[in-house]
Amino acid sequence: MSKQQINSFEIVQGLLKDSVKQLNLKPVVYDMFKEPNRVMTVAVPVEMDDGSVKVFVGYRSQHNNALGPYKGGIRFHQDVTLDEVKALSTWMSLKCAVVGIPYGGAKGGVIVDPKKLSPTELERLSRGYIRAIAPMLGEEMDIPAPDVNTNGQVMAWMMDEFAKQRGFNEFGVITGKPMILGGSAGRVEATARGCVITVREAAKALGLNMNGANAAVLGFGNVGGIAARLLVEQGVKVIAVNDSTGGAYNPMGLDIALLQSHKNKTGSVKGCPGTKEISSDEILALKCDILIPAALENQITEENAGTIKAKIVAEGANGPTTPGADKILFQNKVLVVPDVLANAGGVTVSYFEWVQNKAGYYWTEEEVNSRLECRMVEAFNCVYGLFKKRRDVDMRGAAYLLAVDRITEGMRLRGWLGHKSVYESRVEDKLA
Ligand SMILES: NC(=O)C1=CN([C@@H]2O[C@H](COP(=O)(O)OP(=O)(O)OC[C@H]3O[C@@H](n4cnc5c(N)ncnc54)[C@H](OP(=O)(O)O)[C@@H]3O)[C@@H](O)[C@H]2O)C=CC1
Ligand SMILES: O=C(O)CCC(=O)C(=O)O
Repeated sequence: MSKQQINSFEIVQGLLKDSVKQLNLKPVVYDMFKEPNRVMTVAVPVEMDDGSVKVFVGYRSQHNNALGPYKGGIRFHQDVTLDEVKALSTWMSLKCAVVGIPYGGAKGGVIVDPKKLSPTELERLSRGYIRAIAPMLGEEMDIPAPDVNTNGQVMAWMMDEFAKQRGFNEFGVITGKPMILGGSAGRVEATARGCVITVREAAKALGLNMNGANAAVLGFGNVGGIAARLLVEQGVKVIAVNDSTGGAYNPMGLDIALLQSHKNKTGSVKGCPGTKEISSDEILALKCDILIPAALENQITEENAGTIKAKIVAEGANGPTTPGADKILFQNKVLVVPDVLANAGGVTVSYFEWVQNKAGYYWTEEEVNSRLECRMVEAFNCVYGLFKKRRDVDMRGAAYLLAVDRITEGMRLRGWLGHKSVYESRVEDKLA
């Protein structure tokens, strides 16, 4: 099956079905999880610089809000589909529950290759999309943030457009903003920082010394590029990275600052001085201790999982591993830190940003990072503890059990699941 044919939404539905069964929950619980609560499709007309008008299709999927307002990023990419956005919103519900922050899950996406837009066209698209989905948004309703190909500048335009609609500033409606507009210290690095914290905890659990370990990273954007830098700061030798145009390899260790400046200049990590070209499949098969997939979905499949030699795979990306690949990695004793845990640092600091916006009081970067550290370590220990305790699930299965258990308890207490009991006992009670 080609990567394009793999349907991430069907994958997450299958995993949820398994979790509901393993928890002995009534089928109505799966019925609540399997489809998002609400999905909006929008057509966004954008005047291009040459005076023509192009209509872009976008989505916002709100999966579940039992535990708090919907929360999740906005992706601009040519391969966005409705099912992809629905899957990403489902993962957001699970992720927020795994790290114990009071949010539900949402995600947005627009079918566009933003590299083909001028800055003014990108601004008009960002504003048009947010106007189109504005009825769904609000700091107590649904709070977007950055994802693939969106950043602080895009969030600033969106926040401004929303303020124009409402007639006043509502900074907490969007996170990942530039700091001068109510953004949080540490948000830009947060996803990568959280991911590297989980790598460090996983290494501790396996008795692997980070200092001197080798790593490879797929994707060199917000998550991958910063994760590579933070790994090096921990004494890890990053030997290979790639982006959508190709890869760069140096068995002696890459100079991440040089790679970043080469990418800023040329748009690619490929061809950076002191590196050899390498394909994505070759990176996966490298002899290394740590692998961080930090690009798009379905990078690790049944076809290539068997070639992976890393001891730890920490999913910076959402949905990089298919269920077939998961089985192979489990058999080969690779410790997979699943996306809903490994990349939860981003939404965690988004939550801190929202809290700071509501309080109108801003924390230092040290405060943000130390709170992030606590949350990530606690969540890792919780998932790893459950994984070790139960013998029937891998780390992803353990994270899903924990998240499904927490969201189900929220839905039950709110009365969404009726008055009959939906379960025998809670996972969390058994963990205590
Ligand atoms: N930003 C965040 O806070 C969070 C992001 N994530 C997830 O992390 C992943 C990466 O997001 P983020 O870093 O923000 O996005 P960015 O847009 O900043 O970076 C994405 C990177 O992936 C690269 N890429 C795209 N396609 C491929 C490919 N086929 N092979 C190799 N590399 C590829 C891009 O290449 P190029 O540079 O050439 O375009 C880019 O370097 C996504 O799965 C996202 O959902 C998860 C949690 C939070
Ligand atoms: O920061 C956020 O609110 C969400 C980030 C995101 O989209 C994700 O975690 O996948």
